[in-house]
Amino acid sequence: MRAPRTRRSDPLAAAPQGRPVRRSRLVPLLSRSAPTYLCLIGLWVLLRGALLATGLLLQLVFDTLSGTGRAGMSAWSLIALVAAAEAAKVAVWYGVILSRVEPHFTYRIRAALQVNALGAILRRPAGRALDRTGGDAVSRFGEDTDEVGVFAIWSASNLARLIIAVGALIIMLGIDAVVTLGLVVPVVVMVLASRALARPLREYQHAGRRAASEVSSVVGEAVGGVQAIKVGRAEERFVARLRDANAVRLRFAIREVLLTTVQTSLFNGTAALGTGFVLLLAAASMRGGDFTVGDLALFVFYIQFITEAVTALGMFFARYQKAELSMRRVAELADDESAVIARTETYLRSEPPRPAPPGDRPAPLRLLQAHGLTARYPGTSRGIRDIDLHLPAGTVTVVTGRIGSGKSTLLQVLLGLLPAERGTVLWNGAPVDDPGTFLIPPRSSFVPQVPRLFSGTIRENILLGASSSPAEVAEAVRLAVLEDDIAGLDKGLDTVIGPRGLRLSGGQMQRIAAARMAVRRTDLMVFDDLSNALDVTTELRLWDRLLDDDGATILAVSHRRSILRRADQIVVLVEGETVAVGTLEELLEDCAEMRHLWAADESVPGDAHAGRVEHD
Ligand SMILES: Nc1ncnc2c1ncn2[C@@H]1O[C@H](COP(=O)(O)OP(=O)(O)OP(=O)(O)O)[C@@H](O)[C@H]1O
Repeated sequence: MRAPRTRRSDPLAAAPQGRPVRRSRLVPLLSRSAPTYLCLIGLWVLLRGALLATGLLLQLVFDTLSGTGRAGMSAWSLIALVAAAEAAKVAVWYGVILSRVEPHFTYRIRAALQVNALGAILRRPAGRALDRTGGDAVSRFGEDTDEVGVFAIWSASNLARLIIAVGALIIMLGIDAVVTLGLVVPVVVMVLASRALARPLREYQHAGRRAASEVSSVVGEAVGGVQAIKVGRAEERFVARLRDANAVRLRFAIREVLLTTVQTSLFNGTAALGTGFVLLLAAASMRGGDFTVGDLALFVFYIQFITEAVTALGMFFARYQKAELSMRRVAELADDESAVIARTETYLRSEPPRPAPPGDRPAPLRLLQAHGLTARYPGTSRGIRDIDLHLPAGTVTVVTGRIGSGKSTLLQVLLGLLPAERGTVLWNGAPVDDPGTFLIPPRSSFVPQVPRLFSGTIRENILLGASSSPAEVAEAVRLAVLEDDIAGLDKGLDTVIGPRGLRLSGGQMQRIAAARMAVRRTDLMVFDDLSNALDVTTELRLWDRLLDDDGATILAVSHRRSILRRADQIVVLVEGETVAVGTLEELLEDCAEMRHLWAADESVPGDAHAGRVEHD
């Protein structure tokens, strides 16, 4: 199959920072959950609609009490009805909306965004999985998805507020149009004023979010590099960076809070002014006898709907923009924003289904080939060009070259961990469409230069979910030359490593990664420069054991004589291109670069024509 092309540039990521968000991402997200969203709005409309009815009942109560009653019921019966309506409201509010529908809806939106964003990251070539700092990504996964989830329920509740306010206005207009207008005019003024404040508020929110990400990044770097900071005596520099980043965040946070407060005060003040107008105008109408005590009670009761709706309307723009901004930041985690808002099953109330058991073991490797592999790091001319590989099953191929000659890049492009610009990978003669998902266990495994271990026991780190037997784990430990280290630990394979456990040496980490590879019994084993962390003797023992293991096909980056001697073929790279391929004897005869590299590695004495080196 063809190696993947360079990934599509992300139109979102390319958008200049600080620009207002134009295309809505929230609307498609919410429309995917339309039934639940509409159901939530409907519940709120019902709930607040009951309050409208309560207002009408109050009107009847007061008209009955003041002797202008039209209800045909006693005041006490009406009061009992009001109390029943209130009780029903509280039951629906707490029993249905707050305890069930809202939490489920908000967490489902958050979980779907997180699952989709994580899936999009994991689908990228591994070497480019996350093109931002861990702290920044965590902030997007946490705060930004939270913002979107909260907006979904807040907006449903407040859209219902607006609908009910319209209903209240219609009822009030039917009673007295002039008094009602006393409320409406300040509302219009407020909406216009809120529009004027929206733009600067949006800019402060945007800048505030960026500043918060920067703070998270600095904290993340500091926490991840405590040792490097201490060794380099860089504490003050980091504290200064944190102080600067926090100062920027504080500046924008204060501006945002200030502007939001001004906006809220404006709404509240305007609403209070509207209340005053109602009272003044109602007094005049009451003198004329057109406006009853019950009408006044209804107006005073309904004022809350108008003021709440006015406040909600004003906040709506700000919160909508904030949530859109958060959606954009979550979408930036993926190459394709539609992947982030795709419908995804979330399992908030039940366990997810277990993954399907792996199918039959694929046909064993006979031949792995690569033709014309080419890749460049973005914005540079560095990388690899037109590299061919030919790896028959059961052979050892060593890629060697000077520092920076492209050895690691070649392995990563071959395995699909970095995207290729050009080139083809063939497994048993058949093209591989996506090496990143094909060259994995049980076909291929990889020990990178800097292995990644996780907090947990050594056994968990070796297995990483594989279901190998204890005997298979023990064999993997032996192949990886780890048995003496394990024997020296009280809890053996069950020793916890990581931040809360044992600190391992670089060599131990590398050998645990090698055991992780060995336990998977893959056809192809790929190693990126074990010499980085292993001493000569240990590396020699590891190669001996792996090569004694029948049938392994090995591709290794190395400059060590121990493995160069054992190689069936050596590929020599210079500046990202192959300059020679052959056995050690052939290359020492014909290739000046190989002679230079051989002379440079004097860690293992001996000559090129020696057979197996004796050791142990
Ligand atoms: N992420 C990156 N961005 C830009 N350039 C890079 C990146 N990674 C590597 N390079 C450059 O690409 C070239 C090949 O790097 P690569 O790591 O493949 O070399 P190498 O032969 O494996 O080196 P080493 O022996 O140090 O492991 C080098 O010039 C390196 O500086």
